[in-house]
Amino acid sequence: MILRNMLPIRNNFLGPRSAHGVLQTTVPVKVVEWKVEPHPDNAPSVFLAKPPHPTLFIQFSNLPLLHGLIAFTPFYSHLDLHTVGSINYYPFPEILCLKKSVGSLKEADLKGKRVFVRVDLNVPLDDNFNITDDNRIRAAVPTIKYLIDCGAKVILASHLGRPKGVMPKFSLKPLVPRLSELLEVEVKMANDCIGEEVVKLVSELPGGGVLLLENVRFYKEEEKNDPEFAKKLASLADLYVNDAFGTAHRAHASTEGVTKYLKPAVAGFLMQKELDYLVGAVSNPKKPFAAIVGGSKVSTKIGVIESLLEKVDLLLLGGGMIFTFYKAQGHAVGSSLVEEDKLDLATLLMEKAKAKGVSLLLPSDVVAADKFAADANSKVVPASGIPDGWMGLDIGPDSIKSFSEALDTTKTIIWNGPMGVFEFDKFAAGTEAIAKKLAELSAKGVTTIIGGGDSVAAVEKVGLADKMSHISTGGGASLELLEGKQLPGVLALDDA
Ligand SMILES: Nc1ncnc2c1ncn2[C@@H]1O[C@H](COP(=O)(O)OP(=O)(O)O)[C@@H](O)[C@H]1O
Ligand SMILES: O=C(OP(=O)(O)O)[C@H](O)COP(=O)(O)O
Repeated sequence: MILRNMLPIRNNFLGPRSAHGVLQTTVPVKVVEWKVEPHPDNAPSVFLAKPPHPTLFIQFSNLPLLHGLIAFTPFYSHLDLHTVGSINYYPFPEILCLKKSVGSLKEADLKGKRVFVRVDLNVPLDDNFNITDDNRIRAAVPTIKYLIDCGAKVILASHLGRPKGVMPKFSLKPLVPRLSELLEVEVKMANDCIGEEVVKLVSELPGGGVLLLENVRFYKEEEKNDPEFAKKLASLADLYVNDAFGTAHRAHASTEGVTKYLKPAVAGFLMQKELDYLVGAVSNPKKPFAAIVGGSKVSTKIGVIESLLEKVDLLLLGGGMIFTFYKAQGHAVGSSLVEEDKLDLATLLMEKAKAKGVSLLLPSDVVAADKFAADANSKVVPASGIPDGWMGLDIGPDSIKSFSEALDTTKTIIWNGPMGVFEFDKFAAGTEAIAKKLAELSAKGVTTIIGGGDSVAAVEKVGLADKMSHISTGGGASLELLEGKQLPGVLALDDA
């Protein structure tokens, strides 16, 4: 029996932005035949399919109306027709998932080969260098284990934090014991990520051995995507795997530059898993669709808000993000975190939200502190009037209530960035309340996606991670995907 499903393509798959489009299935399928007829009133279409690739790829050209049928069959034999989900349209010019996967490399391709694996081991550490959330390390394990089992020599590269030059507190050394434990092999550590000593350590690596390089961001050339630095990294290995989804939105030497000098350059299993889930969930979300944005990376995330306003029905802002908005409205923000050069942008975003009919909710009250410390004195104050010398470190009880009520109306929620400095118990209530709310809504069938190192750590801390629909290892990366942006770390990989 041929497992086959006929999908009628209707007009409404295309939406208003149909100049170019891509159809993507929520699970891998193989196209067995396709027939698409342009509406007679419209310009001819261009369509391209790439069977037997898991993703159906049809490009539309200037074609707002389309009628036709696509026949497809599950790509993996263990999937039955029942698991073939809906087909989504999303207006990305290119498909992110059409990339070669590490799974396509077999033992014969990998045995004895030096594989440069970019992972995102940017995990939170406490003052004593204990890992406070190992989610990103655990997420990196399947790809590394696969390479070990295939007899490859595994060279792991990552960044940690945002060091300025060599700063011991950003060393990756404290991660070695946990990594070794999870991989069940003794992971060797290099003191550098390039240079003679590293070359020697790589040459001593046996098949199935693992070497962790020191923080690639100890070199400013990493973030500058310096070609000479990328060449030096690439010279350590024979092939490249990028499994660092959390850093895929950065065009850095170890995520993008190296792909010019190392072939094949393929996606790891985590990268694949994240893209498979997120592209499907955020490209065609169940509505109403809400985004919650907080945290401290204000300058990175404030830019994302503009694009989010095109996609979401509701936008909740918390964390360090909000004070730039309050200051822009002329309110007193005390010594709270503010990005002075983003004040105009904040004003523009509030106007844009209004014009688009998107509910942009800012907290009405905050928990203010007299210093940035766990033992600070604290009090709840209106968000629009923070006394001099005080700083807002969490959202207040009224805000928790109004945010919770607003979220009750939604069907899809993406959350990036904690509501407050949750690392200090006194300022963790807002983040914890939102985590609990999302867990409650997940149980009622709402799709809940949590992205970002610290956001995931916060959800893990309250023991609710397994209640969410998807825990993503990338905050900024998942937001950029949601914006419809291409991720440079993915784009640079070999096409399947
Ligand atoms: N009001 C605030 N002022 C300063 N820092 C904050 C505030 N609220 C949250 N933070 C901090 O933001 C950090 C996380 O931000 P970010 O890196 O943007 O999130 P993620 O890692 O989830 O993407 C946390 O360490 C938290 O303490
Ligand atoms: O923690 C990360 O991003 P995230 O906080 O947006 O999830 C990634 O490791 C990327 O780090 P970067 O934002 O310093 O480039």
